[in-house]
Amino acid sequence: MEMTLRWFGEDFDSVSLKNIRQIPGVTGIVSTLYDTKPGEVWPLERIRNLKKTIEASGLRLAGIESVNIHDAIKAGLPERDKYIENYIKTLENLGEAGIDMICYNFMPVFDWTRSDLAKVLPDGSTVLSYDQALIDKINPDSIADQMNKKAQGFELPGWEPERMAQIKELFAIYETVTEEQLFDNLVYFLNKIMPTCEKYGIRMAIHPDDPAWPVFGLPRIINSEANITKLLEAVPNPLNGITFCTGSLGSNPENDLISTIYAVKGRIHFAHLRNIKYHGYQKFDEASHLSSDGSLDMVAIIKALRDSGFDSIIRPDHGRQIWDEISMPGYGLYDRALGVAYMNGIWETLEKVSN
Ligand SMILES: O=C(O)[C@@H](O)[C@@H](O)[C@H](O)[C@H](O)CO
Ligand SMILES: [Fe+2]
Repeated sequence: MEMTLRWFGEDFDSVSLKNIRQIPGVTGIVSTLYDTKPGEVWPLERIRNLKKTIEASGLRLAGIESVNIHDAIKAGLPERDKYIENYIKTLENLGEAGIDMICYNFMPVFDWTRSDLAKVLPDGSTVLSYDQALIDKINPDSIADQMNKKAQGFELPGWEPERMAQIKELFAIYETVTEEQLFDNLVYFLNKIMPTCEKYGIRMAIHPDDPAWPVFGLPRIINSEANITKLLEAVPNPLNGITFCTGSLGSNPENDLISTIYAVKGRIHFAHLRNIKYHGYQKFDEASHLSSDGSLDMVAIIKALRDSGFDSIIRPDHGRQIWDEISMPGYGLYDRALGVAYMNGIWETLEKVSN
């Protein structure tokens, strides 16, 4: 297991690599070229520079989160082959730079969605939260504005303003796309990129839909154990794997996280661990990582990962905002560092008691 932290790059993140290096047990960074747009080819030189910057701080670039997928690929538009070609070029450049794990998602239009980016808890900390009843009141055209307004001046991952400016057009291209077609488009994409992944040993780790149900009527396909195993079987190459995100998959209490860990054994290339607290149907807050603060049993989850032979990259997922820190919502230093310490403690304990 390698403990990592997500970092958005010097120009975008409030947290420094120096600070990250001081968290006990963190050796890796998952990062991205944050200013690239879906569909663009990532220049090799820029990837190498990112790697150099991270290595200069004594950490390693353990993987990329995310190389985002152009909507033409997701919607299966005629121009998708051009964008798949570009994606392959990016993979080649990442492979040349020695990167072997890539997180991505296949959610139409929106990446993760929340109804509140700073819900105040009784202890004064703030968390990201989701309430379907509130989302239902929002016009999809204005959700991006609302999210970005509450982002404390940071650009939110997956909510690029330029892309969101075209929200109506984006919705229009998915009007006729069914879940079956979206799934076929994903399989088509994966089959095209697998030879390049083979060449460089790149593990693709699809991130579950967040939340794990359709939002604004858009199709969603990576939201349950059945759908995830269906994908892994459709493209059986072991390099086709998943990001096991407890907060996303676990947003639906019907998803049995422990069962899924065993069902996809060997195919979890990246783990996002965070706790969430259910407040009712399709309503939850992101809690601190501690089991007793939320609804998920973090010890059971980490034990299942260990027992099923998981040996890849972990990161704490979104944290609360505490101690007056100003950061991109969910991505402050303090609460994620607490999450790391807690998860490392669980991992060490499991290791020692099992010997
Ligand atoms: O972990 C999450 O829920 C988010 O941070 C996503 O933005 C995630 O990084 C992407 O969906 C992965 O492509
Ligand atoms: Fe995640």
